[in-house]
Amino acid sequence: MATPAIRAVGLGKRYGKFHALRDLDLEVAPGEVVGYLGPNGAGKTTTIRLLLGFAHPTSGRAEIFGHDCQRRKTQAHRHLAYVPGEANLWPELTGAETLYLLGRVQGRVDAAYRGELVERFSLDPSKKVRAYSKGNRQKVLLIAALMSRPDLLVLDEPTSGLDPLMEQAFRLSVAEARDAGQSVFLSSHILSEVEALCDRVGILREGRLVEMGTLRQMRHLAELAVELTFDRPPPDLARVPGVTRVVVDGHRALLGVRGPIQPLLDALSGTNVQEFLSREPSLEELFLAHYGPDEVERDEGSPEQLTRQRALA
Ligand SMILES: Nc1ncnc2c1ncn2[C@@H]1O[C@H](COP(=O)(O)OP(=O)(O)OP(=O)(O)O)[C@@H](O)[C@H]1O
Repeated sequence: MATPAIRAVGLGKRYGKFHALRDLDLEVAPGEVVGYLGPNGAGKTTTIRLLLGFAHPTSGRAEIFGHDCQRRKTQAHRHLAYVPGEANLWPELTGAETLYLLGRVQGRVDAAYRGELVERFSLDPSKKVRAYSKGNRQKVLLIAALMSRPDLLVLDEPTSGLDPLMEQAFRLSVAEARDAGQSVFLSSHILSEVEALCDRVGILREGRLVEMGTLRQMRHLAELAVELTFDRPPPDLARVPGVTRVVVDGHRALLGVRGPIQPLLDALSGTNVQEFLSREPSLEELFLAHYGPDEVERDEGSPEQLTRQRALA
């Protein structure tokens, strides 16, 4: 088996008595894009700081492409590029000078790709960093990381300052990295971004990884939304196994269904269903299944995944 891009075994970090991260087991394969989700304070940045060797674990260990993140930090760093959520750059340098300098630090630059990225992210490299907005500073760091074409991109909420157009540029760049066989570890608050980009998703809660898997594997955690339209007032479906809630609105019934849908289909046979709409839970709904709505930053861009199935009867 190929050496994992990231491997954490029982990784933990305590600050005094406070557990910022507990017992994390995690593997990211070469070429895999993994999303890392959690509300503020869940331990995402702590995990990334441990992976980068910027903090010492109080338990367990982590490796980047087989190199221990603490003892073989230099070797580990040869494989990765990191983008923090906050871009602290040299204010007196221009964007171009900054990219040059960061390229020297990384030790490798795909110059043609750098030019393409500068265009794609609409960055004016002649301006001084101090004149850049937060979003533009963030772009400089993203371009610097991407242009080095690392084996592993570690991105800590990298799109926090970007507008929707630049978010598209970012998604394209991550897809390109994946197609080139690079791994991506992406911590994010933006659920639609993670949903669109990631092969697997980890959900962190109070320092513990509470879910890890593909979205398909995680869909079972939240209920299916079903909307039925009848040619008369709906029958009573509240007692059908798996149905968690029913709201009736005229000839329509809105249902939540958990587990197999067959009992509902059985209950509907013989009724005159005009329309049957079902929607798989989005990542946002999965996330809400783990947290209260107050803990989740709203993500208006979350795509609706409606499947329309015409009259069953
Ligand atoms: N140096 C430190 N000393 C004490 N506590 C810390 C330290 N660094 C982080 N913590 C605590 O550890 C917890 C996890 O923090 P972390 O920054 O990893 O969260 P996060 O998931 O990245 O949150 P955010 O989305 O807000 O960036 C928080 O409660 C934080 O206050």
